Amino acid sequence: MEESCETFVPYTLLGFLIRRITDPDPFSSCYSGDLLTSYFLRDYFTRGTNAILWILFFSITFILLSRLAQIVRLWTLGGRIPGPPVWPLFGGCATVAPLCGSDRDIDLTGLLSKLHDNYGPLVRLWFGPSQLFVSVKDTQLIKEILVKAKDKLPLSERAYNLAFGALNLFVSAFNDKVNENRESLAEYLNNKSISTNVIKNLVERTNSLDCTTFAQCMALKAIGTTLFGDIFLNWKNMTQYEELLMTVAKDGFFWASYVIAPFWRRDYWRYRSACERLKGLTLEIMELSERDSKSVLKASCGDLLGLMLHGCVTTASLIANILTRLVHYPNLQEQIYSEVSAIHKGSHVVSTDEVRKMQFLLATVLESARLMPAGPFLQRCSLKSDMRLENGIVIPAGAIVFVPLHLVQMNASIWGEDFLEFVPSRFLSNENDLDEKESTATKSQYLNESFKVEALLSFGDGARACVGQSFAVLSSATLVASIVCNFEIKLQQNAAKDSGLAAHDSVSQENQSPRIVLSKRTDTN
Ligand code: HEM
Repeated sequence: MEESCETFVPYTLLGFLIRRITDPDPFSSCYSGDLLTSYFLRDYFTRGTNAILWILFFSITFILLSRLAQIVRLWTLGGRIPGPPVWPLFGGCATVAPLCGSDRDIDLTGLLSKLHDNYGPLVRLWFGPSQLFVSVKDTQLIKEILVKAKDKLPLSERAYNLAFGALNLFVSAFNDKVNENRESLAEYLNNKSISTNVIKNLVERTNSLDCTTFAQCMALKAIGTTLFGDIFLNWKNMTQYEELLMTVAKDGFFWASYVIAPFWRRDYWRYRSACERLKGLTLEIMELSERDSKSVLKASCGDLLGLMLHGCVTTASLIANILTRLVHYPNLQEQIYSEVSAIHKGSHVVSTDEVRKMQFLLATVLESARLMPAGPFLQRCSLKSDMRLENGIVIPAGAIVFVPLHLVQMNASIWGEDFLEFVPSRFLSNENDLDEKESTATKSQYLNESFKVEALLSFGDGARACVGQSFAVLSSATLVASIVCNFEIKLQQNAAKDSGLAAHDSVSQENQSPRIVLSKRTDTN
């Protein structure tokens, strides 16, 4: 029987080569040498392409099926968490708001408040087929979740990475290395107090200032000297550094929210160039500080930048908030002044050790943090494993847990009917019920070294709680004590009139950044 010409075409490249070597022209009846080569190559190419396409087909099908399985699992487990009857595909605030009797433009905190009223302390909300949000309002549940959920939203890590490169802090997935870095930073910060040079620098000021800008400048100097040493205060590039840091703080999350970097946008490149200049300046100050002092934090440029950014933004917001209260409530300012003058004697510079004894001042700082947290939510997730809660509810891996701070920190059942008012003494409230000995014990329980108060979550809690909490509270209190000790903080003459605010309009007043005047006290020692 005659063999078909096609059977002469070897099946693999190896077969082809072997045949060409052993028998240069075995099928001359069918093909000339060149035709055979081209036929073989075409055939080889077709088979190769088919094989690759099959592999791709199976891989993509496998990926899609496992993603689908994950989504179905998320829907099934998520569906068991109490929440509005909305299909995951059609989730989002706009769909859910009308179900709660609210308008579509309600903000997220307002919507969550309605949802918690309707569905209890743990509520789920779909923001897309694979985006499950779980909001928690009950303090016991929050505590349990913040201990169990050790990962953070990948977007925060992306924002830090885009701006500063790889970091060991603020990363999304929690691991031993992150824990180690947190512990060494905590140890460093616990042995640090705000530099007296920052305070000396401060008491030389007397001009009229915008409260937010002033607070930002103080926070920058406080954190800068803590991380880089006192050389930071005389650094010629400090102002430029501050401007760049604030640009990155303002725009970082926006640019990180793009899945593909928007390289076609000019303002994106402007942002990247600001990040590069900021990194360059950080390397410069790291070098200067290493030459100047041995006791600076040993960390990567990215980690130092991350700490500067987070520390400055949050501490500035806390200080601005306290100053705004003091300027609007002269009685509060006088009360703090009395406490400061009773404990502090001598120079213009109040020390951190003295501040530790100023219970009312520390309570004022905590009360400010309660009413105006630096951000509206705490966010956590468990990236790999489900979280099984003690009440039997399972929060599936990948779901994002939100703690709406306004709802917890302004909750009448926790803080009392005056929860909206600024009452620092609520942190010292047990004092009157107890005898002298117990009173001291209770005070130290409330205002202990780490300033931990159960339902005060402005600094987070659990495995990823703020490492700088004690440092931030003590530094802010020391700065405020030094200002109050040396100056009377007043609203600039025309500022109240210009803003058109009534004296009792406390909510609007507190949301404004007033222009303040520091007028030197005549009765200071
Ligand atoms: C008023 C000032 C501050 C506020 C309100 C604040 C608040 C927070 C919050 C809410 C978190 C997340 C906690 C959580 O998810 O449970 C956090 C994390 C963190 N904070 Fe602060 N913070 C402040 C100042 C500082 C300072 C001064 C430093 C250090 C210089 C610092 C270092 C950190 C670090 C390293 C983390 C990340 C921990 C991690 O991801 O594992 N913070 N902070």
